[in-house]
Amino acid sequence: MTVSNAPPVNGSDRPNKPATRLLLSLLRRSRGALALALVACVANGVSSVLLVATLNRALSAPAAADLPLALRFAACALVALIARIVSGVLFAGLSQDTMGRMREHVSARVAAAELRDVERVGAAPVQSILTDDATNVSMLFFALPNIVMHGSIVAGCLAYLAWLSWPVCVLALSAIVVGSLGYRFGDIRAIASLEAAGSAQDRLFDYLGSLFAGAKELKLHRERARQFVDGQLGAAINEVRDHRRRAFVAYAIGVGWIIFLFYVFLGAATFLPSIGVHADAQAAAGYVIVFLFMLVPLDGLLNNLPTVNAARVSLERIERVLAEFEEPHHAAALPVPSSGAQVAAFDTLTLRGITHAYFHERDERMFRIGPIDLTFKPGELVFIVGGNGSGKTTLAKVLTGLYEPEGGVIEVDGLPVTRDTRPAYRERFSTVFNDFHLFDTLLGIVDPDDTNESARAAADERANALIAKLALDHKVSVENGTFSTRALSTGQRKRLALVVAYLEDRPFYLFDEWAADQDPSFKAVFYEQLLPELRGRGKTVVVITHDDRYFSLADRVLKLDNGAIVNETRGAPRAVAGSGTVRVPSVQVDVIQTKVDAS
Ligand SMILES: Nc1ncnc2c1ncn2[C@@H]1O[C@H](COP(=O)(O)OP(=O)(O)OP(=O)(O)O)[C@@H](O)[C@H]1O
Repeated sequence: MTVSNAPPVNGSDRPNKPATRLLLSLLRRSRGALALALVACVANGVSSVLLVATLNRALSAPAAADLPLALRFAACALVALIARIVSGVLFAGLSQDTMGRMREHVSARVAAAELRDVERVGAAPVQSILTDDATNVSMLFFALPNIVMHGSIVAGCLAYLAWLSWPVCVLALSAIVVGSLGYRFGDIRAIASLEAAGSAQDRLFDYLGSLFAGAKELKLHRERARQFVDGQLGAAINEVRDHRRRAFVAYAIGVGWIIFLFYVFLGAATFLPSIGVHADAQAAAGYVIVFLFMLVPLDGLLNNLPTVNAARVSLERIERVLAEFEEPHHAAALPVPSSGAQVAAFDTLTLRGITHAYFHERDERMFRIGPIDLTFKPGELVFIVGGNGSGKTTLAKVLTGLYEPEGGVIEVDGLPVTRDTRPAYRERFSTVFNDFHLFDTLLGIVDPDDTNESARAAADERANALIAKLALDHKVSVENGTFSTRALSTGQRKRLALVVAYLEDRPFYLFDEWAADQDPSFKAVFYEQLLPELRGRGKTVVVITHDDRYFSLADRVLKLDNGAIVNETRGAPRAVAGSGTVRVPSVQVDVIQTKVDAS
């Protein structure tokens, strides 16, 4: 995360800890199941203690080992079995619910976030929390039954011990308290290591992304591949491994320390004259059995605490990543228009004194566009031209409402676009950006859940007609709103993106270097047929382009240099049947230095 294009969000504007609130609300909603699962855990613990007490009674007084005692033993075993299954099933459900809800929440938050936050944070930390951290939090529900169950067995054993001999119980408690202090020391180190592992994991996900995105570059250069796999990626893998190992070593030492103290206690109980076997051999044998029985649940209890701590660390990481995304404005929660709903047209769309800046942290430089003043009308074709890095795409993102302008205002028919109205404002645009994404289905145009067969068939028909028009029908078709394939060339996929934009049928079209990947003949179709056709349908069409041989077709050509409009060329009026006059460029535009880095 080296660049940012917005001031940090004021933390006080954000509600506290959304992931923790989500977890708590999930727990509240499932409180019946949770209570039952906890009761089942305690029942399991209690029945296990009764089991050992019954055994103890039967072994210490063989004469009393009659049928009632055997029945009691069988009943305890049955209760323990049922309780264990019930708690296991309920906690498994809660765990998977938590993971699913956590993932839904994070995904929804990212989908609703401002584009600038999405670009700034990047995919790696989000992928990391969606996978590893969400799993860690859900593991809480596997640890919880073990902790409650083993905890209740330990507590039951201590109570039984107290009943047998309270000095022995005090001794056992002292061992636990002293042991816990040592354990806590290791726990603090372990938590620090788990946090460090989390940060290292973000880097790991980043490199894992490069493993796929850079597959060609790695294949073509073995030394680069070696340095990447053994160096950067390998180092990130090792870093995560080392931090995790350190955490688990700290826990292993902590558990070992407590168990060791219990052996000390066992030695004391056995050999100290005042409380040990010398005092009362039969009683001592009783609490030695209880103690030995307690060791396994105590071990189980301690071994599950790291899972709780890992869940806590992960929950905090989820909170931190979520906090990077500004809380969606309440307007984002308004109902979205249904598939195919008509979007409000406009008469004038005006940018007044618009500015926007990126801050590059690494070299403390700013890139600014603006102040920009522009007006767009329906039925006009505007080209935006300029060298690489001159700010064309940034202007397009501000114009389409993807970036909130830092200065100035956008007005639609004289009404300013505000934070509340920006989501609706964005719905006026159909775009194909240079780094467009093509979904495999016609989302937003055909609802995959819509059962209306005829509406779906009509949408398929329209899509297939457009695909034929763009000369792609030998390669791809649409059935049930789904493309038959996306394994196409970049230029072909851009044509499919154009099909999607056509189907959206919105008042404002924006194409960012769409024609750059098209062959010369299709370039001509795009500039000479498709664009005039859109304009003829009353659409406002803005095209970012380097194709200077087609500049003469635009009504206006705006030249951008270093974030500012340095030249605007207007066309001369020309007659168009039935629609008054439009302009034909009459002035020779500047010679555009295409593909020259202006930054
Ligand atoms: N997401 C971003 N974060 C920070 N800075 C950015 C970001 N995107 C672009 N920039 C900066 O803004 C400047 C303008 O970029 P922009 O993509 O708007 O240029 P462009 O005119 O569309 O270039 P090209 O013709 O190469 O597509 C660049 O020089 C770059 O330094």
